[in-house]
Amino acid sequence: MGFKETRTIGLIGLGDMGLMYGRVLSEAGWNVVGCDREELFEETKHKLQYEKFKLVKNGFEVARVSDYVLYSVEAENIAKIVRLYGPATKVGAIVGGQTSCKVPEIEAFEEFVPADVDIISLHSMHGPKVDPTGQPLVVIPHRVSKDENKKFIEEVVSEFKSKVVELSAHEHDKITADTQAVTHAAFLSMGKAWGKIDTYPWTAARWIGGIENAKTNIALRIYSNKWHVYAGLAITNKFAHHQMLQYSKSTTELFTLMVQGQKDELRKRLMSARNYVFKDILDNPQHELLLDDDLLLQFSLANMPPNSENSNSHLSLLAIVDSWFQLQMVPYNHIICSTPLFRIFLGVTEYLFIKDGLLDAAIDCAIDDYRFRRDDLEFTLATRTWSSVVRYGDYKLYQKEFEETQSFFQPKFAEANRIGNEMIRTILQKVKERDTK
Ligand SMILES: NC(=O)C1=CN([C@@H]2O[C@H](COP(=O)(O)OP(=O)(O)OC[C@H]3O[C@@H](n4cnc5c(N)ncnc54)[C@H](OP(=O)(O)O)[C@@H]3O)[C@@H](O)[C@H]2O)C=CC1
Ligand SMILES: O=C(O)C(=O)Cc1ccc(O)cc1
Repeated sequence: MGFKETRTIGLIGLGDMGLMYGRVLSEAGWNVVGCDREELFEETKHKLQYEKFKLVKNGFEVARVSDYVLYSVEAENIAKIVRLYGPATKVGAIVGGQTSCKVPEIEAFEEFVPADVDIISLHSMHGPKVDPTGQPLVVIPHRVSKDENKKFIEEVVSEFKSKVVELSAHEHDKITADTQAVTHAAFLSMGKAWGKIDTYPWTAARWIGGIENAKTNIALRIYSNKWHVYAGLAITNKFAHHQMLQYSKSTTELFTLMVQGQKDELRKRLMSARNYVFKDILDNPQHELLLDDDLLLQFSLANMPPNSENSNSHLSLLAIVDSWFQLQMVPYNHIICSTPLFRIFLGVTEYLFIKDGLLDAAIDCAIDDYRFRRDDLEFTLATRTWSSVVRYGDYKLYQKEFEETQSFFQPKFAEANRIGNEMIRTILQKVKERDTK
């Protein structure tokens, strides 16, 4: 008999990700048990009554019977929860986590789980509503005493049809700081800036256009989610602090050049960044751009037509390329371990920096068009806010800042998510077609 017939998978935490795992694995025929918070047992039982996996009261009951225990809980609480249930892990079993930052998660396992238990962590690089097929799924085989244990997890993971990437916890955290954390910082800052100027971007003519749609849809997607996912991912990842600080620094320095009217200096700085980050594309004129304005134009929340004359300083996109340059990081090297949001962010940025005339139009706009000054000022302040909150590790302040902006956008989430999902589906399909060419 194989692993499927003889082994049990245990899930601690049945929120968005735990539930997605529970569904996929139980549908595939695995024996799955899971729990959420014990105090909410009756409520959870009612909510999950039609699921194929077995619900038990708490992590002790999961740990006692499971051959692989996967913790899908808030990153902030991982150590506390592993400390509670970890010692109950079955002799010779395997533990892993789904939190977005791996060094602290692995440290918790090393500290609180018995030495006869192996540690193999996972990270699906996408949200719970994205089809896992073809998306990166990171496997971290940190402590493996038997080959058989690794084979068991490989079989479990194969059910998601994702692209498996094996990394160490350290490599994972470095890459996700470079990709996810800074991507979130950019969109969180856009949303905060729009909230502060009290304007929904799709109601103002200056923000109507394809690139603007991508910015708006992704920012709203992030704000419609749970704050703790973004807080945990950035605060627990020490590399992310540095990245977010650089993003804020780049934003501030570029904005300063804009308000001081130093066009030549601004252009020189951006061209150096462009030549470094997009070197391979610039050397290969055949390169097919992932995104273009026409594709993105269809995903609009606005009721008004786009204005072909429209430009924007695109400070958020200029600053990301400047950050990559300052940190000497080539984002394409991280594609193997990237999320859909990062790839879209990179696609939009690539479009702005490579498509003829667009970067120059953004620079002209940054220097001469005062309509964006207030937006850009608020954006600069917002990047500073997020980088400080993350650096000082203040979860409460993170939550307050996040929820303030979240409530501003609340009335638009249903529609924005519908359009955002469609946009992401279309773009992912396009990527698949390009990759199979
Ligand atoms: N959402 C996403 O897009 C992704 C998230 N992740 C990571 O996965 C992890 C889970 O995220 P997600 O599922 O979105 O978050 P959720 O908040 O939806 O799920 C976490 C669940 O764990 C429960 N929980 C908390 N304490 C315990 C406990 N002691 N015993 C059992 N259950 C407990 C929570 O209950 P309560 O709400 O009452 O606290 C909640 O239901 C996070 O670390 C996140 O960073 C990884 C990839 C993608
Ligand atoms: O794609 C993104 O960046 C998301 O926002 C979804 C997400 C959130 C947390 C993760 O650990 C992985 C994916």
